[in-house]
Amino acid sequence: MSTETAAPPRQQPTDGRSPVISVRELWKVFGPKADQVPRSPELAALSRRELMERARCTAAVREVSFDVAPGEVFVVMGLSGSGKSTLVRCLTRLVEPTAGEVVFEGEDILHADKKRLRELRRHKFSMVFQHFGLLPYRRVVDNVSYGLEIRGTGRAERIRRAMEVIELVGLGGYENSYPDQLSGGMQQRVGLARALAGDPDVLFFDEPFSALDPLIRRDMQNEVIRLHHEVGKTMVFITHDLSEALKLGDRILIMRDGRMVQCGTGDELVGAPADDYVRDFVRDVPRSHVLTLRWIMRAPRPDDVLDGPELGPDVVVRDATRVVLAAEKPVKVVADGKLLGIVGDEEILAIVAGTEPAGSEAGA
Ligand SMILES: Nc1ncnc2c1ncn2[C@@H]1O[C@H](COP(=O)(O)OP(=O)(O)OP(=O)(O)O)[C@@H](O)[C@H]1O
Repeated sequence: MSTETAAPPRQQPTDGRSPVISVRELWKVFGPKADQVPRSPELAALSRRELMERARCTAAVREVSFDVAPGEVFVVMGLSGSGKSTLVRCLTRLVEPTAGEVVFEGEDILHADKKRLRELRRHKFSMVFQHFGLLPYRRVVDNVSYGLEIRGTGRAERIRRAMEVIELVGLGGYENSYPDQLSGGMQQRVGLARALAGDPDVLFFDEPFSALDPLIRRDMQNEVIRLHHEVGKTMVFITHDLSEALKLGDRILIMRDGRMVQCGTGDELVGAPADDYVRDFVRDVPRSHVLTLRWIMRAPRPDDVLDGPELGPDVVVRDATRVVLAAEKPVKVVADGKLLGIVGDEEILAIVAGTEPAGSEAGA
């Protein structure tokens, strides 16, 4: 089976639950004739350069639609200038969208008035930025409790809550330090604690770890994964780093020139890239680390012996390798008691050794 053919259907990301954020045909155009662009099929069809020449406008976000499921880590990825920050800022109206719809927990937030927006930003959303934005003359505990102070939470309660999240992000003992006494990674932990303190429904991360050196960056990525397991918050995470996106994201939206090129799980992007742009992005990803058995299984042949070990379709190839190679018989890929396909040494080795059939990507 070619690994670039569609894998068997899986459940929808929202799984029947209402999305936390629902975005429909969202546009953000900068420039004097911004409003006209989404309404005019002619202007809307122009390339970035033509649009600048003809209308002095930049369409930073063009007709983007997606849903974010409760508890999902949703990553927005793309090269510099592709529109990631603008898109994510539109979700909280830090940037005012030009056209389209943003529904947050069932509420159309593009029609929210200033008071309601303030409430949403104080109680429902939190942001973590690349430059931590800490207040230099406040101790860690006062930085972390700042949002609660703005909300009017009493001192004793906000200190209690701040101490709780300071412990949660591993900064216990540093509550009385000032930001400049901490390393970059620790300052970003303060940023994380501050974002968590108000118990928001959604955390937005705008390239939070780009300024950190690689080892600290890896620690912080693991920290986000750990926190996500512990607190289960919905997270929207911007990055231009594919390995970060694959590590953190339940789903990844890839942007190019303001448009959504593809939105899917890591294995969908690697197994079935929508176009050459995505294919280029994922070219160097070790496929055995990302693809799951559903991508490499084949239909049983009449001569296959079907009493080998069983594995689920979402087991990553790398994790299945030992079992498949050690088994005398093909491994059955089974979900809900149903045989979906089988995987033998041949399928595993094709991915691990990079000798997949023509039409698939270069191997791991
Ligand atoms: N306030 C603004 N006025 C005019 N153009 C803007 C404005 N903000 C962003 N743009 C343009 O919109 C496009 C998308 O920018 P955006 O910052 O959203 O991209 P990005 O993918 O987040 O890039 P980066 O990774 O470099 O931050 C760019 O061409 C940018 O120049």
